Amino acid sequence: MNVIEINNLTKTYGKARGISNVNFNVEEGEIFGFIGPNGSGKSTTIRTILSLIFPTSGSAKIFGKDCIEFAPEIAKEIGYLPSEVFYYDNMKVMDLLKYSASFYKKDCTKRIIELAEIMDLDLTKKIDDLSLGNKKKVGIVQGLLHDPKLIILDEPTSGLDPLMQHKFFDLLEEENKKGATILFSSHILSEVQRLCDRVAIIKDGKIIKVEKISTLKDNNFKRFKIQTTSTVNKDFFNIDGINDFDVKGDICSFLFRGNINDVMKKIAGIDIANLWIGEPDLEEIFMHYYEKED
Ligand SMILES: Nc1ncnc2c1ncn2[C@@H]1O[C@H](COP(=O)(O)OP(=O)(O)OP(=O)(O)O)[C@@H](O)[C@H]1O
Repeated sequence: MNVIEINNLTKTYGKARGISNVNFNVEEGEIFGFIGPNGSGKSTTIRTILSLIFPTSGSAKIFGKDCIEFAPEIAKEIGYLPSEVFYYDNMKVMDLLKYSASFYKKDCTKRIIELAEIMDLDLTKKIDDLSLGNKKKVGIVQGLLHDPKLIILDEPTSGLDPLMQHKFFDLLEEENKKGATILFSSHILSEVQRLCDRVAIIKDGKIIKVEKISTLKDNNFKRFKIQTTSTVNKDFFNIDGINDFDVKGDICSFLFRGNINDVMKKIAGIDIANLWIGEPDLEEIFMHYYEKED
C-alpha cells in the first residue's frame, strides 16, 4: 500500500518556479529519502502534501485520502519536523510539548519523557535559553510524541552534532521497525544512504530519478586513483564511462562506470607506482552522473 501518492504536483509562486509535475509514491513501512540541492523544491513538495500551501495543479494522497480534503484527519497521524522551527520563546520545553500533545487525543507524557531522555533534552529549560541544536531536538520530540504512522522530516539533522545525529537515526530506525513510514528530506546524500531504502532525487523542481539506494550503489561505479611514473593525460583514457578526470602531480583520478576490464587494460599499458580502486559515495555518483542525465 502507498502511504504517500503524489500525482503531477505543481506549485508556482507567482512567476517563480516551485515544483513542476512531481510524481512519486512512498510505500508503507519504507524509509524514503528525498534528496536535492538547496532550492530544488523539497520543502515546497512537503508543504504542499501537508496542505500548508496549496498546489497550482496536481494532487496528492496520504493514507489513500486526498491531502487537501482530509487534511485535519490526516494531520493526526503525521509527525512533521519542518526545516526551520519557530517557538514561543518564553515557554518551558515541557509546557510547549504538552501543548503540542493536547492536539492528539491521548496522553503523551510518558513518551515525551522517553524521547527527551534519548535525545538528551532538558525539559525544564525555557525555549529562549536553548541552543539551535537543542531547539531542533524539541522539534524532533514534538514530531514523534504521538507515535505517528507517517513521519515527515525536512532537513532534520541541521544543527545536530554527530553523536545526536546518530541517536536520532537509531530512534528513526526504531520507529520504522514499530511500523512508521518515514519521508526524509535532505541535501546530504551520505545520511540518506545510511538510512533509506529508496530515494527520489529532485533538481530544479523536477524529479529526475526514483531509485533503490542499493541499485544506485550497485551500478558498477568505481573511483580510480592512479600514481604514475610519467604524466598521463585524459586522452590516454579514451574509454566511455570516465568522468571527473583530474590530474594532480603524479596522481590521476577519475570516476568510472562500465566494464572494469577496459580500464585495467589501459592501466597495464603505463608504468604505475600505486593504484587505488574504491566505491564512490552517492554524493559523487549524483554529482557526476545523475545531474547530467537530467
Ligand atoms: N514563498 C516563496 N515565494 C517564492 N518562491 C519560493 C517560496 N518558497 C520557495 N520558493 C522557491 O521555490 C523553489 C523551491 O524552494 P524550496 O524551499 O522548496 O527548496 P528546497 O529544496 O526545500 O531547498 P532548501 O534545502 O534550501 O530548503 C526555490 O526556487 C525557491 O526560491
